[in-house]
Amino acid sequence: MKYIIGIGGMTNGGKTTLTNKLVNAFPGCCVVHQDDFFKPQDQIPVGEDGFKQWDVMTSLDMEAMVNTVKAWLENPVKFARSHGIQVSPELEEPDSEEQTHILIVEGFLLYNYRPLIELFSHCYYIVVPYEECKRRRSTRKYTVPDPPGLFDGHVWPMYLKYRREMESSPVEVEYLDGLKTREQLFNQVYEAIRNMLNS
Ligand SMILES: Nc1ncnc2c1ncn2[C@@H]1O[C@H](COP(=O)(O)OP(=O)(O)O)[C@@H](O)[C@H]1O
Ligand SMILES: NC(=O)c1ccc[n+]([C@@H]2O[C@H](COP(=O)(O)O)[C@@H](O)[C@H]2O)c1
Repeated sequence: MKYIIGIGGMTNGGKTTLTNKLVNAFPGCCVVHQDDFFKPQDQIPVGEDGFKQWDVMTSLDMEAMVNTVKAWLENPVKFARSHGIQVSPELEEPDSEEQTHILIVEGFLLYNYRPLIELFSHCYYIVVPYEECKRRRSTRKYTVPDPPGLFDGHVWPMYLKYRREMESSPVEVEYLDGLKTREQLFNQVYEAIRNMLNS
């Protein structure tokens, strides 16, 4: 069986932190980070809000991202090997179709792109309150540093827009409280995935 778990949610909710812990906990588990699919800076236009539009769907090459997820679905063992992930001998067996394979897909805009949504076995969405999100974001170093005012002028309004859009679509997400400790979040999701694998 193949399982694709989405770890979505707002910027600085703790997606990458949780994802790294989960990847370490499930041997052979693969990961796709949405951040790897940002288009080059010169292809990101400036919007009416006066900021480069990093937080909109078109800033990402979603087609390439979906193709990467489909490459994993096609052959998880080959995908793992080509990404330097150690594969246990049982997973290499010719009948590895009967084995359990897990892919974690992590990112801030996972649930607004239909071709990706339909691939998920389970969708998580981490949230923290505005003040905490802004505080964490202010200490974060991105490859392109945030210009002054970006959070309130672009990041937060786009977060609200896409969250509303997601909530009025048929996608079913399970919310995670990003104010919980790293360990609490890990334990909660780890146990839930274990239960899913055993059901
Ligand atoms: N559960 C948590 N409690 C407090 N701080 C956290 C927690 N998870 C992550 N962080 C911190 O918040 C910041 C953003 O975390 P990160 O995992 O990179 O978020 P995201 O991938 O959602 O943008 C980092 O400084 C990280 O150490
Ligand atoms: N990785 C990059 O190239 C890049 C560039 C500019 C902004 N960002 C920011 O990354 C954020 C999404 O990533 P996180 O969910 O990890 O915070 C977006 O809010 C976006 O503003 C990323």
